[in-house]
Amino acid sequence: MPDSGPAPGSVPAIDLSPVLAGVPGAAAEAGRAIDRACRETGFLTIVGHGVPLSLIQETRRQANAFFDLPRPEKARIARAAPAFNRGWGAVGEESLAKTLGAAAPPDYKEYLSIGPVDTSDDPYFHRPEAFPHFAANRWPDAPDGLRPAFTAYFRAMERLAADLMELFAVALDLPPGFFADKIDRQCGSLRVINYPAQTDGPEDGQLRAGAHTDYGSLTILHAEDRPGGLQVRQPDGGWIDVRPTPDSFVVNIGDLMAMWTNDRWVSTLHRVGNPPRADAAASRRLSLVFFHQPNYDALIECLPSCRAPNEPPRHPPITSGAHRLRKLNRANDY
Ligand SMILES: O=C(O)CCC(=O)C(=O)O
Ligand SMILES: [Fe+2]
Repeated sequence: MPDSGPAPGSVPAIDLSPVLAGVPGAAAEAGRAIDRACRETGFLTIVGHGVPLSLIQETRRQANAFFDLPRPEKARIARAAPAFNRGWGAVGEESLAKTLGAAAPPDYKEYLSIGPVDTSDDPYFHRPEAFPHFAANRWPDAPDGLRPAFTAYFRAMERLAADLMELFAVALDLPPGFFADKIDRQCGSLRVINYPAQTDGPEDGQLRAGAHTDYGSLTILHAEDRPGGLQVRQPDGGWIDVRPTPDSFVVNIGDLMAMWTNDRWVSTLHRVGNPPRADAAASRRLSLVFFHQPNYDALIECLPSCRAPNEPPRHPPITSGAHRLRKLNRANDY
């Protein structure tokens, strides 16, 4: 685990293996590194996270096989309504830049989204406020192996996110387990995104994904190092390229974590740029993006350890579910 800060313009890497192995002092050290990264850019990469590479590879293989299907096959599980974040979304349906009020053409990407895989008959998952956070998943008929792979990957992400939230509690001087009852019915989603090769050039101003911040508590991304990749905004206004390795995840915090910490931590703008024209034909890129979202009824209000006694909170309290609906609706233009 690096002790010094990241080089300017880079994203720090944190090895979680000593924490997961219970090495004394490892959680405190990781907490310090996380606090530093979250104050500076809100982005870090993690290795030693305990998610088997074979599960990641299988999930990616199944996803690629789905996106290779003819369009009418994919359209059988098309997303039913804009804010209904389940199923397939075609290229050109969503504009992430609009979540921040920017006028922008739609993103050059297609995706398949699922939500929680372990719901039950408990009324919590079925009452009106639960919608669309616990809307039923829409699974494709093919490929056969997609559902088991996505289900296992979703569970692995929920576990890893809970480990990270526990480290967030350490980083923020909160009691152990502080976040546990706020995320025990987390309603995040797994969005698997295919950025097709850009054989037809993008429109003016069109990106693979427009500049945006993420909505929830944290995002865990397994990306590919391809032309036209993830870029993170720097305080000086420039953009740095994040070059992921196959064994690492990129982790970034979303708006709710910034609001919860009274802006001690930053939810930073990022985007997915277009490949250079010369590389466009071979630039297909697949991302597995897990958006962790606290329980829909968790109230996000300034954490006690993030505010001096007389300092007013900078954000009015809001539930996790209400904040997310607002962002989803903007991304889809209503
Ligand atoms: O594909 C990526 O690298 C990032 C995608 C992203 O930021 C998002 O979908 O929120
Ligand atoms: Fe994002």
